[in-house]
Amino acid sequence: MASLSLLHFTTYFPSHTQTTLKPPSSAVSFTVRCTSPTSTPPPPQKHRRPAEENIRDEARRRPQLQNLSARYVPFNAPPSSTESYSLDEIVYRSQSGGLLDVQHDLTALKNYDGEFWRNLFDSRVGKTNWPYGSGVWSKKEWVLPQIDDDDIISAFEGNSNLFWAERFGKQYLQMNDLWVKHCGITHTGSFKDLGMTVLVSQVNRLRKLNKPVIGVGCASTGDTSAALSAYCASAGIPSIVFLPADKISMAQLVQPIANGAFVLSIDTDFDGCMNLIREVTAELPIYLANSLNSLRLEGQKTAAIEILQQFNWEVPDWVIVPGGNLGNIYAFYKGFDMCKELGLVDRIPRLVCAQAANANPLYLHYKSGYKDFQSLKANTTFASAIQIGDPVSIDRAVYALKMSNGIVEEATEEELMDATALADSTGMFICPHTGVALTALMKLRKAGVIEANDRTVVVSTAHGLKFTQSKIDYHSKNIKEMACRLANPPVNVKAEFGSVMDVLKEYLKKNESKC
Ligand SMILES: Cc1ncc(COP(=O)(O)O)c(C=O)c1O
Ligand SMILES: N[C@@H](CCOP(=O)(O)O)C(=O)O
Repeated sequence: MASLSLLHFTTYFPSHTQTTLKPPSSAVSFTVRCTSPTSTPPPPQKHRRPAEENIRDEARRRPQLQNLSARYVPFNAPPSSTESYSLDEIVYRSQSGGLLDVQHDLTALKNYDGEFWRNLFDSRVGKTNWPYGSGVWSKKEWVLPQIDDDDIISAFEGNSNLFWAERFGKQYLQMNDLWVKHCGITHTGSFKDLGMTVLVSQVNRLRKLNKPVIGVGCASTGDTSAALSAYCASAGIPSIVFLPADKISMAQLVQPIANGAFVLSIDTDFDGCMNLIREVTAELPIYLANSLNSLRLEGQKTAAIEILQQFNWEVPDWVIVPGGNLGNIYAFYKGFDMCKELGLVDRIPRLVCAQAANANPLYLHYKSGYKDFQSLKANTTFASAIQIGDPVSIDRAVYALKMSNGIVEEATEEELMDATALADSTGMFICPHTGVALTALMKLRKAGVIEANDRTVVVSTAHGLKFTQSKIDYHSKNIKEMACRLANPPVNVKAEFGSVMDVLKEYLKKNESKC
């Protein structure tokens, strides 16, 4: 059983915080020095790191929790299965061709109780300590416990805003406790950063171990490729991205180009690109960065832990996640489930996966009672990042939904664009995928499944600025067979006082009647 010393802990907690921790049952309990809000402020800290050191050097001197480990196992394997792989092996599939999962040594993690983990994670938020300034690596012991801090490639991703959607909730849904987890307000503008920091860090380690990894590759609808190319560029590792030609936004396309990736624009859809990258990574020393690789989900699951943390470890009733390749819905489940298993919370929220009706294989599968999954050819959707007909993580998604008493909903093009415009009109600036999730919320609210007082979190997966063309099309009423009923086009007016006054008076009169 791991033991902890006071010396060990003062390195984790700044001297001005007060936390009584309950360490492993065999260890002696202790109190870390602290200051209550009413006492005199602490003297300024005098032990700044030496000028010649940087935050990585500083981290090298910091002791770590010992004896924690993780490995790959077949996903949802029976307890009798003995198949497992070191995370230092290059393996994406189990012997039977199924998915893998990263399994943590829960017995070792359980040497520390829920209060210990809550306090440890809380103590790291909002600081610049390497690597804990990252929302992902502040949970390092639950992500990649064995990686050297020195091998980590991080942009201090995560710690994203959990936004109280006050006006949207009250005005349109009669809800008081509606929240939007803005995972897109991050380094490359989508939640993919959370997984990519983990994957690229592990690749960095593999290369130091002389494993045959010359580059890292992915198929992408635009966000995975943006994250991959940025983290690889930061590490000095070549990245290769397969993009479906003319199916991603300009903002997304320019990201890997600017970050120096080798960009292949391929005349197929995402599913076609995914098949190609799988074949290529089986032949060449290119490491696969899509979420088929379960390493990614270890980073993505930290968004779930972060939500609990932001609610002071109170569990929301519902979490709604837009789904495409379906890794993220499982990542959320896994994060919540680990928190329950390790005693940080006593239950998990119900999960909702939201799909575009034009790319809805999971929705159809759910409606069929999860009988015989059928992949399909995804149609064009404004939610272009989830235009996926053959999701690699279908088994993970079904598992997550079954274990969380979950629901699948869908949104038509008009519904998702209207929901996006409605949210934007309340001060947000969301991507169309978040519009899909909001549509699911609106439908479930209308059906009385989600109730007025339910604490509900909608996961916003990308920054709205990546999808401005769809907003321009909508607000210029430039979409075939769509009423664009919330369009708010600019008014062209002559550069003269009288004309400006005329349009303003008309505008104010209209708004007066709304007051
Ligand atoms: C913006 C955005 N939202 C949602 C998703 C769906 O996530 P997942 O593929 O993990 O289901 C993706 C990628 O697929 C995405 O890029
Ligand atoms: N939306 C994704 C699609 C690929 O998903 P992944 O999580 O398997 O990498 C993208 O942005 O490429």
